[in-house]
Parts: sequence; C-alpha cells; structure tokens
Amino acid sequence: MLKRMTFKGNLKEIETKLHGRKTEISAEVNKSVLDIITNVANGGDKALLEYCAKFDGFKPESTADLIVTKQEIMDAVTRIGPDFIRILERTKEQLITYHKNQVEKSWAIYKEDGVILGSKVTPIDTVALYVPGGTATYPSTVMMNAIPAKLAGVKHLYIITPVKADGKVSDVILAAAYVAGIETIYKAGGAQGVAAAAYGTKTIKKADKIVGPGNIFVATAKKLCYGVVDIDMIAGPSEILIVADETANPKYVAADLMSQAEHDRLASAILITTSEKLIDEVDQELERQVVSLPREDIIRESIKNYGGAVLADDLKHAFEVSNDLAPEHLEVLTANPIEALPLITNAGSIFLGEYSPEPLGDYMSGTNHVLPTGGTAKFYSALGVYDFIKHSAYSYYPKEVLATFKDDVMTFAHKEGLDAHANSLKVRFEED
Ligand SMILES: NC(=O)c1ccc[n+]([C@@H]2O[C@H](COP(=O)([O-])OP(=O)(O)OC[C@H]3O[C@@H](n4cnc5c(N)ncnc54)[C@H](O)[C@@H]3O)[C@@H](O)[C@H]2O)c1
Ligand SMILES: N[C@H](CO)Cc1c[nH]c[nH+]1
Ligand SMILES: [Zn+2]
Repeated sequence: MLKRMTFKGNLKEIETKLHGRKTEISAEVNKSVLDIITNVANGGDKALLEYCAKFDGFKPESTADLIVTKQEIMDAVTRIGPDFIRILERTKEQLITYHKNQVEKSWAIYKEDGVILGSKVTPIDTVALYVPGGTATYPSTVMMNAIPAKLAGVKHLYIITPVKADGKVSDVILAAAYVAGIETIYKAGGAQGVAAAAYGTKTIKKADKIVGPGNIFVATAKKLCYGVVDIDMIAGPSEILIVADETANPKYVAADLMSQAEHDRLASAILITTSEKLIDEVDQELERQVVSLPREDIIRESIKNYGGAVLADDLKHAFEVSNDLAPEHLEVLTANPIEALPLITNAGSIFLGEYSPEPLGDYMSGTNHVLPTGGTAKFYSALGVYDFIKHSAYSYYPKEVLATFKDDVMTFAHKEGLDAHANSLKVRFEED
C-alpha cells in the first residue's frame, strides 16, 4: 500500500495532492462546525454540554463538572511521579531558552522638538489554549502553548481540551499544566470548546484569543470564530516534507515520514529527493517499520491518501517545490543541510541534518511545535511570544510642533472631504 506514494517525477500531481488536502474549507465540515458555533454562541453552557455528550460521550451532571479541580491536578502530579515531571521541567527550560528571544519591549523616540512617538507592548488579557485530546494525548502541546504565553505576560490563561466518557483529563496533560503554571482547565474541546471560548458561556470566560492545534473541526472552528476572537493560525492535521539527497539514510527518512503520518488520517508525509534509489529504499523501510507501530492503520491511510515521493532534478528544484508546498515541518537530509537554509522561504519549522529529527522539535528542541499547516506557512509563523501581545502606537506633540503641521493636515483632510478632521486642528489655533 505504501508503494503508492511513489509518483516519480510528477510534481504537479503531488502539489495537487497536498493542496487538495485543505479539507478544513470543505463545505460539509464548514456547515457542521458553523451549526455548532451558532448553537453554543446562542445556547451557552447548555449547548456546550450537549455537544460534549454527542461528540465525546462526556455527560457532566452540571457545568461545575466541566472544570478541572485543584485536587484533580495535584492527584495527577502525584500519580505521574518525578521522572516525567523532570522531563516536563527540562522541556520548559528548553522552550524558555528559545522563546525568551522573542520577548518584545515597548519603545519610544524622543525627538529634539519635544515630540514623543512610541509603541507600547501589552499582553493580551485572556487567552484560551487548545490542547487536542481526540486520538492522542498532547502534554507537549500544553507546554508549547503555555510557555510563550507566560513569557508574554498574559494574565488570564486557560486550557480547553476534550474528555471522553469518563470525564477525565489525562494525568500527563494535568501534570504539564502544573509545570507550565496553568490552573484553569475546562473539559471541553472540539468545535464546541472553541465556540465556548470565543463567545463565552456562564462557565467559560470569553477569550480575546484562542491558540493551539487541533483536528479539522477545531481548525475550522477557529477560522469561523476569527473576528469575534483572534486566533494564532490554522494549525491543523500534521505534515512533514523531507528534502533528501543520496546521502540520506532511508531508515531515518521512513521513520520521520511516519512520525507525522501517525497523527491523523488527514496527515501528510512527502519525500522530495534527487535520488531514485532512495525512494525505493524508503518504500522498503516504510513497509519494514510500519508493522511494528501501534498506529499502523492511521499511518497507512494518511500516507496512502496524502503521502508521496517526488524525484527532483536537483536540490534547487527540490526546494522550489517545497517552498511552493509550504509544509508545516521541513526536514533537510542532505550532505550540507545548513547550506540549504537560504533556499528555504516557506516552512513552519525547519530541521537540519540527520540528528535533528522532527520529533525532537515536537517535544524538546526548544522550538515551538504549534505550526501552520495546509500551505499557510506562506504567511503564518510558528506560535511564539509575539502571538500573545499587541502593540499600541502612541504620540505626543507639543503645540508649537503641531502648528508646523496644521496647514498640511488641514489640506489633507479637505482633500478627503473630511472637514471635521480639519476643524479639529483649526479650533486649536483660534483665538477665544
Ligand atoms: N499543526 C500543529 O501544530 C499540530 C500540533 C499538534 C497536533 N496537531 C494535530 O492536531 C490534531 C489532533 O486531533 P485529535 O482528533 O486527536 O484531537 P482534537 O482535540 O483536535 O479533536 C477532537 C475533537 O474533535 C471533535 N470531533 C470529532 N469528530 C467530530 C465530528 N464528526 N463532528 C464534529 N466534531 C467532531 C470532537 O469534539 C473531539 O473532541 C491532529 O490532526 C494532529 O495532527 C497539529
Ligand atoms: N507534530 C505535531 C505538530 O504537527 C506536534 C506533536 C505533539 N506531539 C507529538 N507531535
Ligand atoms: Zn508530531
């Protein structure tokens, strides 16, 4: 089955294949998500509870059951034990080391004539962090969402995450929240959780922004709620694109392709290489390794539908195709990976060399794993501290400097037919 991923030399086909995957804009998903959002926006907690039951089998007796208690968090931390807490702490340190470089300061220009111009950086007040909870458990996503938000100084941070019928958030997610310093966690996810955060309910505080990855329903809900609330990006089903030459180890290439293919039946895994021999070897490795992986069925399905291998003329050509696809993750497995950096213009996160595998970035390299998908790396960046702040411009003009601009500004205003604008300046220079 994995053999089907080989369309040697047919670049157009592979482009169509990945770009055709932008299913978050499919009419069917759009419609069902819009219904969910409308009902939660109008029906609040009641509608939210109904959808939790419908999609996740979670039937809380009251809205209080939507909130994770302090005791639940502390019990989870105890059960998890010190070994995993140490790993979470190490992850946190790695993320802080990387993300502290993104912290922006307010700035100002003090001109000689007394004019002050500046930009004031303020953290966004209330942010909902989406942590997926469908087919896998993502404590790493708790860290990726929370650490840049904390560095930005966001005051009110809470997690929304779906739970199954047992009503339990997994211990690892609660332990990660504990290490990241997040105390408020709501047991609501999917499109309904996003809608609750976007519009607010009696139980869930309205957020100013919703960040974090999720499946197609989550990605679509974020998109449809944009405007009522800000969002970080479309971080949907995972993708990996590997650019490799004849020096690449097929074992590593196959393993890394499958690392992302296992996320979702809609995940995408693509190899672009200058070596036809590598394509054959990777195919063999895929078959050899996949049988021992528990999520074999998801891997096979995503690679069959959204995977492929492309034979490129040369590495320049390979990166041109990669730039066009704008993958979430780009691995460079070539003889001189660092030299490839100038050739790369569109990628959510770039992994250079055979000892920087993508899964290191998913967990502990220090870079963020909340990344744009579906070709949106052409205009979105990795989640970062900059997602949790806003800039207010400010200006101070003394009267005598305003006087030097008065006539020009008034002329400008008249040219736009906006006389009240002109009047605002005029009255300041009238004798009473
Ligand atoms: N791009 C990134 O940065 C990044 C990072 C981590 C994970 N991911 C992706 O996040 C996703 C996680 O997905 P997941 O499913 O495990 O968890 P999830 O929390 O995103 O989605 C689960 C929820 O989807 C909703 N849902 C399921 N079927 C539905 C239906 N038919 N109609 C309406 N709603 C429905 C349910 O409410 C359920 O709780 C994967 O696609 C993974 O690839 C992306
Ligand atoms: N690869 C995912 C982003 O597409 C992030 C992740 C979390 N855990 C494992 N992987
Ligand atoms: Zn991953």
